[in-house]
Parts: sequence; C-alpha cells; structure tokens
Amino acid sequence: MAASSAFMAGSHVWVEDPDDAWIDGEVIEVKGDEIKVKCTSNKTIVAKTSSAHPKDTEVPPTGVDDMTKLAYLHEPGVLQNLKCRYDVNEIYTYTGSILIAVNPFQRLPHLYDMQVMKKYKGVALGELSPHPFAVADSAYRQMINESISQAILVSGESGAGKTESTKMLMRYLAYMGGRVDNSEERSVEQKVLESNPVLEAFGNAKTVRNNNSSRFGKFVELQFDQRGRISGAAIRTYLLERSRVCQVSDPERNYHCFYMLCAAPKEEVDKYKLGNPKTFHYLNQSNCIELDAINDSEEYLATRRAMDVVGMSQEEQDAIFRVVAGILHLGNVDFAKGKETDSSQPKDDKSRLHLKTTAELFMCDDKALEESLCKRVFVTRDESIIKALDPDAAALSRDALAKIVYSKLFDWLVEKINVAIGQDMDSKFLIGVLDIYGFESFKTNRCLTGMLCFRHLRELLFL
Ligand SMILES: Nc1ncnc2c1ncn2[C@@H]1O[C@H](COP(=O)(O)OP(=O)(O)OP(=O)(O)O)[C@@H](O)[C@H]1O
Repeated sequence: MAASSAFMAGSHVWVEDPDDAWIDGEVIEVKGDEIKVKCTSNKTIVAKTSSAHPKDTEVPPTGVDDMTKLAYLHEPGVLQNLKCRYDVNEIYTYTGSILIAVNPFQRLPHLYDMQVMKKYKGVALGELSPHPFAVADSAYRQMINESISQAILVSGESGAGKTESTKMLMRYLAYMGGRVDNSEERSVEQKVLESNPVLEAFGNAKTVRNNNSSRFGKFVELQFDQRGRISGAAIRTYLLERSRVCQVSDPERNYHCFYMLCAAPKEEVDKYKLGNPKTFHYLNQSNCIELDAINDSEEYLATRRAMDVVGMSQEEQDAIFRVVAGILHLGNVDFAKGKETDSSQPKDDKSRLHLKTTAELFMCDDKALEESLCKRVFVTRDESIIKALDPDAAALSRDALAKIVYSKLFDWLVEKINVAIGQDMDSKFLIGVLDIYGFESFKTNRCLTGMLCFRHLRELLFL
C-alpha cells in the first residue's frame, strides 16, 4: 500500500498511466496529498500520493526469478518484474512455491525436452530456474516422501496458457512415474493425450481471447502404486459452460463439434439432415462461423479417428452425432401462440419439420417431444397438474432441453474416455492437476446464475 509520508523529492515511484497501466519516475515536488513526478518517458505528471507506489531501484534489469526477492510486492513491481523477464525470454517466475507463467505465444521446444526433464529430477524447488517441471517434481517427491496424494492448481484468464502448462506437468509426472516393465503398451500420458481431441471437440470453443478455449474445468488424476509408478489415470470435468449451447455472442463460436458436423463428408451431412451452419439458430447468433486456423472438415475426421482410438464403436459415434445434430434442429423450433390462452405450438411448417427431425435423431416420439416443450407438469402430493406454456416459456424450455442433453452427452463422453484410459481403483496415491478457466467479463453475461456459482466455486477452491 502507498504511504504518502514515504515520498519526498528524489523518491523513485510508480504512478498510474492511462496507456501503460503504470509508469515510473522521480518525485520532484510534494504538495499535500499530491506529488509531481518526472517520468522516465520524460513527461511530468501530478498524482495523488495514495495512488502512487514506491519503486525498488535495486531490481536487476533482467528481473528476479522469485517475486519474494522484491522489496515491494505491489502491482507495478510484480508487472515490471514479469515484463523484464519476458523481455529476455524467461516466461516463468516464482512467488514462493507458486509458479507464474506468461504465455510466450510461440513454441519454445528447448524448454521442455528430455534433457530439461532430467535436469529437474530430484532438485529442490527454487534451485533451478522456475519451471512447471520443478513444480511437478516437488509434488512427486512430496507424494513419495510423505505418502500423501498431491494436487496442483492451474489457474488464469482464458488464453493464459493453463492447458499448455497442464500438459507440461503431466508430461513430467508421466516421465517420473513411467512404467518400465510394460514398454509395449501405450503410456497413460499417451492415452490421456489421445483423448484430448474428443474432449476438445465437445468442450472447447472459440472465444474472444482463445480460438480453442476449454469451456470446462478439468481435473486430471494420475494414479500411482506404492513404488511411485503410474498405475492409471482419470479425467474429471467440471462446470461445462452449458449456456454456450444455445447462446453465442459475436465474435465467438458455439462448441467446435457443431461446426465440424456441418462440415463432415456429404453423406454424413445428409444423414443428419444438416447443411450450412448459418441456417441454425444456435450457430447463427454470431457472425463467426469459420476460423482461419481451423479446418472443420479435417477436425471432424480427426475427432472420428480419436473416437476410434478411445474405443468408441461406430454405433456409439453415430449416436453421439445424432444428438449433436438433434440439438441443432431443436434450436430451429420456434413457437407461436396456441389455440388456448397462454399456450403455444410450433410456429409453422418449418418449425414442425425441425421438431420432427429432432425427434427422429433423438429417437423419441415427436408428439411427446412437442408436449414436453409446450407444457409443464407440476407434480403435487396427490396429483400431477399440466400447465400450458406461452411461446416465450416454450422457447426457454427448448433451450433448457438442449443444454441438459448436451451436458449429459459430454458427461457420457468423459466416462467413456475414462474407461479407455484405465483407472486404477486400488491406487495408493494420486497427483491431481486442476485446470480451471478463469474470470471473464462479457458485455452481457450469458448466464448470470451460472457465472455466480462458478465464481463461488472458485473462491472455495482457493480457500
Ligand atoms: N508455454 C507455452 N508455449 C507455447 N505456446 C503457449 C504456451 N502457453 C500457451 N501457449 C499458446 O497460447 C494458446 C492458448 O493457451 P491455452 O489453450 O493453454 O490457454 P488456456 O489458459 O487453457 O485458455 P482457456 O482457459 O481459454 O482454455 C495455446 O494454444 C498456445 O498457442
């Protein structure tokens, strides 16, 4: 916190700047609760002492590898240190036992090769340069030495690099706990990675910040035996962003799988009665349909291959894509006023056709589906009361159905993947890596309650 009494002419300070967030300079005059600062950028500004912070002039130009070495742990000091390190390609910095990663937005393979992994093996945290391998090594050693399961929490804004960091942690843990006796078999890490395209197709979407943003929290659990060797793994997922299924804001996209299926080979598209993604309400609310770096047709084939690898049969794959297509048709069912007061019915022939197609794809009765959308059943102790819904309420009920069906599909996929990876129910210890997406602020919040619950859960996680 800034202490006004600490500032005098000649003090080095940080003051807020509308362009650069913070700017440093030297105090040339102190007047009451204000200071005049000659900034390093040469401009002179007057700032409130309450919003200024002292500057640590002892910090080396390339920064320090652990923020606890800074004389002042305030926002401008932390940001400046991260920037200095980033400028010399040091993307990792410690704050005690916490590792801060700054996304380099470029491949840095030399940072993660086998030689680097060997270097970090068994070395205490802080002895070598900050690195996810050091964090993973520390977790592994604590698990072995203290016989206690460990968890690593990876958190940050969307696009910050959580998924990449999680992969590094997993790679190192797999290296430490690798099974030497069964080299013919695919490693657990390999199996987890192979399942990624399936999870990404159904749980990732393009957002403003990240073209391949994970819209769910993921807890990857690596299970170990008594001797510290990997004996299994499991993926637990949390808080899939359901609202995205029926509400997409510009310039974002819905989940990748919807666009992939529309870009599938023609016979598949015909089979699921799909077509141009722009004709579906759940996709055309945003103008963003195609992505420069992603070819949806190729991604569709890659997802199918990954589904084969994780052991999903052709029937299962067909059922999955029928559900995906069914959701798109469901979204095109509009409602108009029905004959009775406050009732509703499909708006026109087009809506009736989409409803019928949805029922065919979901393999249910179209009349029953229509009833479930246009009416609500209240169950009391003695009887069931059926209430007709007006068109707005019916549309809400349609969206609620789309969201619940999609999230059930996602949960089913995760279960299937876990069977393929192979869990060890009798494992001795586990190391869990929690990759959970961070706060985001939208112009209009898609789902306020969802966001509130999500934030509450995150608060609990951090306690
Ligand atoms: N250590 C790294 N090395 C190279 N590139 C990276 C690294 N970390 C992140 N990136 C780049 O940034 C992109 C976004 O990173 P990532 O998907 O890991 O973010 P995220 O925090 O998981 O985002 P979200 O919460 O939206 O899923 C990656 O696709 C990759 O291109």
